[in-house]
Amino acid sequence: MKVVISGIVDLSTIDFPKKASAVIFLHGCNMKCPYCHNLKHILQHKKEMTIEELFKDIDFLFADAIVISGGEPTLQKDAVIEIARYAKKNNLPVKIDTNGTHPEVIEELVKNDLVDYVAVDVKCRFDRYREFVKCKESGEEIKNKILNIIDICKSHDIFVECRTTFVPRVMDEEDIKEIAKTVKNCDLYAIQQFEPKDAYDDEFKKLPMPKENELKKLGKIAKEYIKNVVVVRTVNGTFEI
Ligand SMILES: C[S@@+](CC[C@H](N)C(=O)[O-])C[C@H]1O[C@@H](n2cnc3c(N)ncnc32)[C@H](O)[C@@H]1O
Ligand code: SF4
Repeated sequence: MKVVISGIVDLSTIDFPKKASAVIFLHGCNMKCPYCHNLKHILQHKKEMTIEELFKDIDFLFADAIVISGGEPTLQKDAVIEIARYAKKNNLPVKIDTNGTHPEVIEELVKNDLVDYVAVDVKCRFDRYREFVKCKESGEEIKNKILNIIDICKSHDIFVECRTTFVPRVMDEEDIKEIAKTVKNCDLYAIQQFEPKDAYDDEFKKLPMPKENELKKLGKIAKEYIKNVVVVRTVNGTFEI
């Protein structure tokens, strides 16, 4: 079994909450989020290897968990499942980051006990989705896929986070309200601070980073709808609302 990757980070303290993790960035994506700080790198770097070679390449001196990210990892279904299986055999907890377009991959991971933490991005209000991230699905289809992922995780007691990277001037509190109403049953909803420096679309590099207070205000709006925890993630840390 081969996997196509764009990179590995041996140690991250921010990608898997409360764990030191190694992050694997799988190559390729089916969206073009204009704010994405990974996409340019992902599209430019491509390395094919076996799962054994991949794990040999990771330095596990400090990490005790795995994050499968990208790019969009669910585009490489068999490879994702094999990575998760390999990690689990080695007693490493597994988190997957996804844009929500492939609930069947999440279902396979969840049903086979191969994942501990699922993080699903909800990019913007649903009527703007296709135009904003250039995906093939309609906003309604994306919404149903995300709801499906939440249901699958909840019914198997797997932690499911939904999250939105908030881009000022492009999004507003109506986006957050609609998203929060939709994903109200997730275990945690995170509003993430947009970092403009490496945005895929050059126009987005000119946008400001949202202020911590602005994000906390949005967090309070989200909290009116979300049943569980709401956090705001900034360069200064994570704040529970
Ligand atoms: C690069 S994506 C990869 C996983 C998956 N494709 C997705 O969209 O969730 C991982 C996380 O990085 C976030 N992200 C991307 N660009 C960002 C930026 N410029 N500033 C802050 N977070 C960003 C995404 O919103 C997502 O939560
Ligand atoms: S944020 Fe995720 S879905 Fe969007 S372009 Fe980047 S890797 Fe793809």
